[in-house]
Amino acid sequence: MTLDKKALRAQLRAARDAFFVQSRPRLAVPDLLRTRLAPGVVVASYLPVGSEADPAPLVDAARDAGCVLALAWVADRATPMEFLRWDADTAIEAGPLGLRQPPRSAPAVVPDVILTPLVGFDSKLNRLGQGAGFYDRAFAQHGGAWRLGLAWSVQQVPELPADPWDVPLHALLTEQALHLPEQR
Ligand SMILES: Nc1nc2c(c(=O)[nH]1)N(C=O)[C@@H](CNc1ccc(C(=O)N[C@@H](CCC(=O)O)C(=O)O)cc1)CN2
Ligand SMILES: Nc1ncnc2c1ncn2[C@@H]1O[C@H](COP(=O)(O)OP(=O)(O)OP(=O)(O)O)[C@@H](O)[C@H]1O
Repeated sequence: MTLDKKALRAQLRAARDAFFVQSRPRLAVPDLLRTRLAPGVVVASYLPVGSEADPAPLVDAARDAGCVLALAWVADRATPMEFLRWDADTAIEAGPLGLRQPPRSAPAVVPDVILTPLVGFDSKLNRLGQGAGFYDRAFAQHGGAWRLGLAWSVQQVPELPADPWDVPLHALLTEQALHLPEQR
């Protein structure tokens, strides 16, 4: 199972890199997200690394709607991730694992919407992440949040091996479509 996931990650990262370089894809803001954006709604995002889907258009829409913005913040592999407030004057710094994040002093917030990075997804909106379990744990902690995955279309696979702790996404956005979970 672990080996399967590891090999799949390598394959999907390579496909994502190639697609990103060739196509320069971009996400558009879906109506289903727009209906959730309102003053005071807390939208948690991430700063993309390499060829990851860039949430910037969605973040801009959230800011324009008066939402409170937050960014994922990681101390190390063992410590649960937090979402820290991200204002116009928040100085972004280099963090562990090649991440860019707010300073630790930024206040922690409880997200209403979690814009979620990922390595792979399937039609049931199971998600394959980077393997550290940060988002799985955050989803368990913030069960009330709306989980929107962001990816490029080449990151879709027929079926992901689901572990007991995996929490599926509510919706997934690519440069092509907004996916909702397929019933079964
Ligand atoms: N942009 C972004 N931010 C994010 C995530 C993400 O997937 N993307 N995360 C999602 O969970 C959390 C960070 N999780 C991570 C988990 C593992 C590794 C990791 O294993 N990195 C490799 C090095 C990768 C490289 O150099 O390109 C390593 O340390 O071996 C990185 C981030 C929070 N912030
Ligand atoms: N709710 C949870 N509480 C504690 N540990 C968890 C929880 N969910 C997942 N984990 C741990 O996280 C580890 C990584 O899980 P997995 O390989 O599914 O990560 P991932 O979804 O690919 O990564 P990420 O969420 O960081 O992007 C597992 O060893 C698992 O035990």
